[in-house]
Amino acid sequence: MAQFWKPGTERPPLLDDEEGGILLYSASSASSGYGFVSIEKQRQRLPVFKYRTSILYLVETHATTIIVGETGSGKTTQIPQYLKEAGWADGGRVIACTQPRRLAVQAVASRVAEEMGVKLGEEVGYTIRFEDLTDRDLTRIKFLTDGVLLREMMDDPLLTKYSVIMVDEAHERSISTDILLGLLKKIQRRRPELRLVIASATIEAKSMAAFFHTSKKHRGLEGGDGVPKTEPAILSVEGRGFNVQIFYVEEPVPDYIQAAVSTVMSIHDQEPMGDILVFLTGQDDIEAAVRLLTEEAQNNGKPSSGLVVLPLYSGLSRAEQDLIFSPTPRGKRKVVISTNIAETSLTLEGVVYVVDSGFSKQRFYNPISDIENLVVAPISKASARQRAGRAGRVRPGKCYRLYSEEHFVKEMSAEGIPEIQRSNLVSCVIQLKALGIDNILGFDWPASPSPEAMIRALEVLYSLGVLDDDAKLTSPTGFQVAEIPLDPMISKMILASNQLGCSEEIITIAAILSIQSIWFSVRGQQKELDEAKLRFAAAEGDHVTFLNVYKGFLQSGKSSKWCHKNFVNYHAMRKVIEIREQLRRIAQRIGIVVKSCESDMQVVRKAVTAGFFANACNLEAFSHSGMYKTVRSSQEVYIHPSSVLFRVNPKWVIYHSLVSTDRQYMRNVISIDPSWLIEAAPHFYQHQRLNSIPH
Ligand SMILES: Nc1ncnc2c1ncn2[C@@H]1O[C@H](COP(=O)(O)OP(=O)(O)OP(=O)(O)O)[C@@H](O)[C@H]1O
Repeated sequence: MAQFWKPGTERPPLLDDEEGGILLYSASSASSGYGFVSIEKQRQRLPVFKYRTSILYLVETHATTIIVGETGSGKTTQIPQYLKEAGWADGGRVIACTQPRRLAVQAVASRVAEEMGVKLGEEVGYTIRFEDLTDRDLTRIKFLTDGVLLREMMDDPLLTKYSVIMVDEAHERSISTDILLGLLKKIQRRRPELRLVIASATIEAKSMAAFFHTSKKHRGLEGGDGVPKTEPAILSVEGRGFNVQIFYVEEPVPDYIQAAVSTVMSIHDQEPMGDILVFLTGQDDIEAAVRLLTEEAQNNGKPSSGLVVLPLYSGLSRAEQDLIFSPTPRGKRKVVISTNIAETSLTLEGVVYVVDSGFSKQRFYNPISDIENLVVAPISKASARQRAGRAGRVRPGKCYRLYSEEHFVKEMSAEGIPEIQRSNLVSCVIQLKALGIDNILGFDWPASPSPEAMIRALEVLYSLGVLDDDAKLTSPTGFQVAEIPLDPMISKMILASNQLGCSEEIITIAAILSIQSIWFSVRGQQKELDEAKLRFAAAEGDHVTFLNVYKGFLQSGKSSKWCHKNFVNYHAMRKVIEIREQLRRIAQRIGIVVKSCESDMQVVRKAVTAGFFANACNLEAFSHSGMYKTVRSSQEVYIHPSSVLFRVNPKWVIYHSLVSTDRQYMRNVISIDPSWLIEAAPHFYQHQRLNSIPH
């Protein structure tokens, strides 16, 4: 029977395993303790080491090997090395290992390079979007995001340089992982010598095996003369890293940010040294927790200098993200407050304690209303285990779950819904088209997306001028849009800015739109933030306001003081500069002349319309509540209070995204002239409430 713990009130008692039994120590870890041991010894102690021979045998004899192993068992760091040691990278061949997240790619690659005693970027390298640290001649093990491997297929459809492709963290079921699995299955038919390793913490191995089990008509000379068996092999790696004790709250917590903060404080107060990793949902939560934590530490009379608090979310610049890997100063305790980007594959050496809010931001798309929302939703059991697994990687750890055990057992789903079944598929469809997959509806998916979502995506791409009447990529627009690794609507906006002479401005806007927010919102200081925004506010809307902020930031000499004074998030602005530079390089590569329109904001608004016309909304006549209807599907939407157009309510607007709370709110809104809609997308608007759009 589990015991319970209430965060922030009492010292948590020791607990049994989350499923009722005592947690397993791996055979090696239980006996070893965690003093200094050589890297070679550490490698041999990992649970996966006992399976080295079996893994190599299965990979040799089967086209596909599915490896299921608990978090921390050594799948990611060890299997590519075993394959290399067994000769799979001889003769110029390369072993690939994909990850869903960029941060994990870099971290794992540098760990493997360290274990092999080689320089990162030579024998072991990595590639993520906008960054390639590999050597064409030297790299034998390459870590990369699944999205990057998909892009590589555009140049080399059969991925001929790879001998083995390991798809890691397959249980996450990201869109790119699912597309990749579908395409790899196709490639295997043409390249029987290619080996796939699918690694996962919790995958339903049988359904994955069924997916890869090629039907008889496609089978070759199985098993004979070096031809691998087409039936996938499944191997279960028993054992995990070190013991992680799990604690649950007694009662549901009313405010998970506050609860996370008090839990951190009681760990700091009562537990031995060791870093803390906290999982919250997004930039706002995280920044709020960082602030509260600093305040709490001071209120309690404990110097906040005892804690080194670091935020971690995708909107931070590389340099800021990298801080989480820096060693904790002597006598201090590091607290990393993160989104789920730290959930898989990462090893933060000092982390002993994990605090799990039980929530993450997830995308949900409704193909009927054609609305995609990013909502805070409960995580799955699989995610909860991954989060707990971030403790106990180099020594025993503890995980504090800010939800009850009953919630974990009864309410949380075993696995999340695959991303492909809850996302807008515009980017996915364009990728498949660029790879020459014409029959998108007939594509062999590990989990099928809804036909409605597919059809919606085809419609949008057609109206963007990316697909022609035969649903093939248009030339040059379709090919250019496919070349830019961004949402096709943003890519189209960038292409349009070239013709309109405002690419300098649009690239800045695209960079800002790709991060969550450039504002620094402080609980209880909304009024001050609103006043600060007014200093930059543009009558045209948020996009033009962003340009004003960016200009101000540059004029200040990129000063953090300036940001502080103006409630602008300094971290976010540094990230904007970084993304902007990458976009500028891509734009130039595809022949865009980077040029400024100076103060002509009409062309900027036209370029936004060229990409986002499908998000046009019309203010309901006589609406005093500021209600808009989307032109596409007559959905009721409102301008978000964070927009500079809140309460201004221009007649026609375009939004960048929707958030759903009590209502559907439009975030990042710009006013437009409706005649631009017909100019930008005549096909799209031909049948849509044409009468309401003045010509
Ligand atoms: N940077 C690092 N520093 C110290 N130890 C590390 C590092 N990276 C990995 N390890 C050790 O190797 C172990 C296995 O890590 P690996 O990423 O290979 O596991 P995994 O089975 O792929 O788990 P997950 O799916 O959680 O990533 C870790 O638990 C840790 O003990």
